[in-house]
Amino acid sequence: MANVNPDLRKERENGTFSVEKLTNLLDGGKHVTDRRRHVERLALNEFSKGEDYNFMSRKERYISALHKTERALRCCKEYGLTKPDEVYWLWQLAFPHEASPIQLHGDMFLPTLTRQGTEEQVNKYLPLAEKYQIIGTYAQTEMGHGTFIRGLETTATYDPQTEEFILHSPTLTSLKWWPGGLGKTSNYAIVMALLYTNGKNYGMHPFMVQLRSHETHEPLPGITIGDIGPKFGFDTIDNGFVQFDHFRIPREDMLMKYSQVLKDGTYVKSTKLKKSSYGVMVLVRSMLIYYLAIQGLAPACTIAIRYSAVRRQSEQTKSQLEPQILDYQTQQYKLFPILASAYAVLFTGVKMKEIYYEVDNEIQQGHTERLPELHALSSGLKALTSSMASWCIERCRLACGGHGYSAASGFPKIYVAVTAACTYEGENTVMLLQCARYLIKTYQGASNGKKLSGSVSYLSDKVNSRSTITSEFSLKSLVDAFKHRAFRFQACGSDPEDSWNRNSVVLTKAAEAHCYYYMVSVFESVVEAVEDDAVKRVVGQLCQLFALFAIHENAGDFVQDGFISNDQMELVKWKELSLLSDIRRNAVLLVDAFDFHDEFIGSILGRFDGNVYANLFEWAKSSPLNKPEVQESYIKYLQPLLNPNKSKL
Ligand SMILES: CCCCCCCC/C=C\CCC/C=C/C(=O)SCCNC(=O)CCNC(=O)[C@H](O)C(C)(C)COP(=O)(O)OP(=O)(O)OC[C@H]1O[C@@H](n2cnc3c(N)ncnc32)[C@H](O)[C@@H]1OP(=O)(O)O
Ligand SMILES: Cc1cc2nc3c(=O)[nH]c(=O)nc-3n(C[C@H](O)[C@H](O)[C@H](O)COP(=O)(O)OP(=O)(O)OC[C@H]3O[C@@H](n4cnc5c(N)ncnc54)[C@H](O)[C@@H]3O)c2cc1C
Repeated sequence: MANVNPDLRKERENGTFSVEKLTNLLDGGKHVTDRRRHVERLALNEFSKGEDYNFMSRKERYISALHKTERALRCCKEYGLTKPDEVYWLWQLAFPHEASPIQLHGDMFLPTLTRQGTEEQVNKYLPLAEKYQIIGTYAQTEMGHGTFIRGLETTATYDPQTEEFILHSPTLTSLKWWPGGLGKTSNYAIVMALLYTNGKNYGMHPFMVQLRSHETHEPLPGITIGDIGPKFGFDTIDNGFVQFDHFRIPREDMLMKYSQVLKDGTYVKSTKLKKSSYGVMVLVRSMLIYYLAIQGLAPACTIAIRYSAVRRQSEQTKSQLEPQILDYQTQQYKLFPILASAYAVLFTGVKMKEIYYEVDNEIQQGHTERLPELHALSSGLKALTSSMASWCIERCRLACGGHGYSAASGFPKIYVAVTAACTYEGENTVMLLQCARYLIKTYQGASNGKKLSGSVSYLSDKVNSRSTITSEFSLKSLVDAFKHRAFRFQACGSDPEDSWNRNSVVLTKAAEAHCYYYMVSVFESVVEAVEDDAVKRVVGQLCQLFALFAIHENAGDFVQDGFISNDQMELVKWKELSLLSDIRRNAVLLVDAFDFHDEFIGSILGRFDGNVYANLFEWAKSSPLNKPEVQESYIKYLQPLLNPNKSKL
């Protein structure tokens, strides 16, 4: 590539492995890389030019996103992109670190319809939804309740006289609040409401509800609807509110795959599937983990590491060139564990998607045995990885000094999009407690001799009482360390005598320990499967660093019961720091392997060519505030101060 910053060029000439081979590994094979690049070329043709998001108002961002949505849908149709991965590749270049106003249509509305609707209901609504004559959202959260689903207040009362459900918002706190695309975009929603029939409350059930006229898009009578206003981020999504005033829908519009209300109002439960109406949340939580890597951790560390290779600052040796800040050990300690985390979360996300589809297929065949474990694992990993991603993106920003604070860095847009995942789809603390609840039950089962499988099989294993960590730092010995910690937390966190709340801080840590063990195990198995020696070595170093950084940061957990001795902990710290210099040589190549386009990263600091300063200056000059040279506000507000005499003339 012409005119690449010389420092970056040197980094790329000095690596020890094939970037292309690592990209193929991250994609899941060369054929996937080739296909992805093909789709991305199509997307760049359509979306690489356009107004700078940073210089738009919120309303402009929403309108621009609607326009891009229409173009993206047209592109997918024109190019025959139907596979979820292919649509995702195009979509993420159309909406870099944004989301379309119709995001919930595909992410939650359609999956809920196809999984909770009867065959007739799917046949009726799916064709319309696939043609976008229906654009739907998923309306569950209310102003007064998001976490505690059983506390939701919206009611759906069956009227056998008219064979209709009456949807009603009985209180101010019962207004549906937050659903994405609800404010101005969607004309339908799947509304989660308390089902009342024959005077009895049967709990939360899903209802297909038309919100707006097909002809005019006006809200239907009995519906008050709108946008909830500016948020921390996600400006392009009109998260909205809706208030129902005795709004009637036909009986046939309760999604009745798992439970039915007959014409006479009789309630029939036709499934042993526990929490069947909670299913779509498991889907999104399971899919989120990969998204947090690819949309959060990986772009953030790409920006910070590339910038750290071109940024020269301060003086290490008299009369020498100012060093690349990437050569400071402190900068490496800030960034390389994050690079390792990006790989760890990506590999875990790939694994989580595989498990989800396995269990989902089993459930469709009526086998629900693995659902509790899937719910627990997806809840815990969603919480751990979204918290990790939030923390890491902020640390990457801080590592880039003043320019890291500029919108030109790309960090603000990445951060506000990713950090929302700590809250939506289940607030993280609550998700960790859900995971812990499952772990306690399975640990108690294991203590009674039950043989466990899957991600909790270790709870019925015998665990070492002393670490086998040596100066070799084998990945197996590191996995064993996390296995021991997780086991110990489950054992001590499960005292049935203690009240749940008094134990809940420890329980959240037990859930995190379980998820960390899972992530290190997945990372180790990926490394073991790598065939190319050079790639295996460098990815193995990242796995070691991911584990050692976590051991060092949580040293107390590992030395408290003597599992890791003080001498071994000294070895851990030594190895962690020596890995920083081992990884230094390949750092830029390890982020190049993510194979991001500059248009996706959206960062002047993280450009592939490393030409930061010239492009930063051009970007600043293009800011609307710089035109005209003297703003009208000068005349009104500054001149009276600066030139009081002149302003009186
Ligand atoms: C797909 C691509 C993703 C990419 C994304 C890109 C960008 C995205 C941009 C925007 C998207 C944002 C969209 C956001 C949408 C939302 O936020 S939708 C609303 C989400 N809300 C929640 O998650 C609510 C969280 N609360 C709960 O889930 C529940 O209240 C609860 C905490 C689980 C408690 O429920 P409840 O009180 O009913 O249950 P308990 O009585 O405590 O019993 C718990 C038992 O139930 C089992 N359980 C719980 N949940 C589930 C489940 N989902 N599936 C299966 N089983 C479940 C649990 O294991 C307990 O079982 P036990 O009794 O045997 O122990
Ligand atoms: C960007 C964004 C998009 C969203 N999109 C949608 C959508 O499309 N559809 C939809 O239905 N919803 C959506 N939501 C809402 C989201 O699902 C809820 O905000 C989320 O479930 C958290 O619930 P809450 O807001 O009631 O928080 P709360 O539960 O009130 O959390 C507040 C605090 O209370 C604590 N807390 C609550 N319960 C417990 C407990 N049992 N134990 C310990 N601590 C507890 C929490 O840990 C947290 O610290 C969205 C939210 C955001 C931010």
